[in-house]
Amino acid sequence: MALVARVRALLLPGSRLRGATLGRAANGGGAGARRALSHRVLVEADPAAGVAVVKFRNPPVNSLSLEMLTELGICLEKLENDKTVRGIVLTADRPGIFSAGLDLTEMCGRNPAHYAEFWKAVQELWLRLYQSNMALGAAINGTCPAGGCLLSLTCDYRILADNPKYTIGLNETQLGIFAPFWFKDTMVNTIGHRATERALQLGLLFTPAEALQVGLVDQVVPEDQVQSTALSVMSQWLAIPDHARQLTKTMMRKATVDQLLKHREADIQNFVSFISRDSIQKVLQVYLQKLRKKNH
Ligand SMILES: CCCCCCCC/C=C\C/C=C/C(=O)SCCNC(=O)CCNC(=O)[C@H](O)C(C)(C)COP(=O)(O)OP(=O)(O)OC[C@H]1O[C@@H](n2cnc3c(N)ncnc32)[C@H](O)[C@@H]1OP(=O)(O)O
Repeated sequence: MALVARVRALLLPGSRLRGATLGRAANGGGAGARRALSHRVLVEADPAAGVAVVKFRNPPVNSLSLEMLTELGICLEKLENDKTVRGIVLTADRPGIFSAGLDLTEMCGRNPAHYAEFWKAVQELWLRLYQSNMALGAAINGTCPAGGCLLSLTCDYRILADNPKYTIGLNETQLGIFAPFWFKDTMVNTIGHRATERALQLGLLFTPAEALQVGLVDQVVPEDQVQSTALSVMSQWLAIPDHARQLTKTMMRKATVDQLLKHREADIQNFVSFISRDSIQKVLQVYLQKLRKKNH
């Protein structure tokens, strides 16, 4: 069975976001708040506020593995079909690491069919998030490199915790790879062409103060206020009539989305042939070994 079908089958019986399987939130939720779990994603929905908080819990670093991408996609699909939810806040279940980005083990030592399946899942999650009709906020409560940064850039606004360890950026070139065109476009749409060119070529990871200055995040707040600020900003976005906000969002993002839709298959093939190169495999293996050595 394909991975998406397997995860769907796993999630459907026990983790519906509506109905009896959702209990009241243990804490922090308003009256009627509901909680749903999948393996790697926790959803806390507050129907009265029209908001769901989607929490990543894929230890140790919330990397975007194929399973994580798939579960997150399915959770988002369910929320999009839930009429009580108009806005979603993305955050990490435990502070420290928002997401370490794409899971490097999915891009190392595998076969071309696996690389293609993985990249398709990355594309699908980006398309789902970037075109979402929901208002999306990122409550960035941890470090946020590469694919983690991309996730946050798909949102309508970003709130970052004021901790100098929590850097954010598309640092791919530092690994010896590079951000594909639609990562680049997503960043250009947020901080502009020149700032993106500098950030991407140098593979910059911005501190909170730098990220705020360049416009990569909208607000930097004390660590214990990240989620509450994201929720309070969400209420501003939800004060706008949905149809007007959604039409505007579509208008702003359509050209970028269309570029990927038009070149989707070629983008997969390009990724597979790039990542399969011996030289790139070597570079990724060295990077992974360096990360692992730290701990042994
Ligand atoms: C023609 C062209 C076509 C297109 C071509 C496109 C090519 C480009 C393709 C893809 C773009 C890539 C996007 C990405 O997202 S790549 C990932 C980038 N991420 C990073 O650089 C972050 C790496 N991680 C870290 O810096 C740190 O782990 C940390 C700061 C996030 C957390 O630090 P710490 O708490 O100290 O944890 P550890 O470093 O000790 O890590 C724990 C454990 O986790 C493993 N790990 C970390 N990050 C990843 C990861 N991204 N994927 C997989 N595994 C990861 C790490 O190795 C440790 O493992 P252990 O020792 O075995 O426990």
